[in-house]
Amino acid sequence: MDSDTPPAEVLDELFATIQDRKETLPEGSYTASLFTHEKGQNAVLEKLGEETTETILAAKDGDDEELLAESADLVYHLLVLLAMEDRDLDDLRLELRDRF
Ligand SMILES: N=c1c2ncn([C@@H]3O[C@H](COP(=O)(O)OP(=O)(O)OP(=O)(O)O)[C@@H](O)[C@H]3O)c2ncn1[C@@H]1O[C@H](COP(=O)(O)O)[C@@H](O)[C@H]1O
Repeated sequence: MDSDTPPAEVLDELFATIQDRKETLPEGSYTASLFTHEKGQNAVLEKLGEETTETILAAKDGDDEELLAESADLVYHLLVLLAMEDRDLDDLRLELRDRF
């Protein structure tokens, strides 16, 4: 993915990158480190908790820039969790669509 990626494609490209990291486990990759962490799933779950709290605090502070940054951290870690649980981005889309 690069800065030319259309916004509508970013989540798909990010999820594909996360799945690639899960399969190839490259050295130096933070994403790969979450799949190999000695804490296992808890490593991601703890980050989800942290990023949720940081997102809440940014919203309470009315800090729009920080809100976006922490929301991005939160969404990224949620995508890592879905990949870890062998779910696909379409699974999430279908779940949301079924609520229309
Ligand atoms: N989108 C992300 C992404 N968002 C957050 N993070 C990492 O998640 C961690 C967040 O932890 P922290 O909140 O403690 O770090 P922080 O945000 O600097 O600190 P705070 O200010 O939030 O407290 C940081 O290490 C970030 O680098 C991400 N790491 C990777 N990606 C994407 O994943 C792709 C693969 O990256 P690698 O992990 O390098 O393979 C990249 O190209 C990016 O597109």
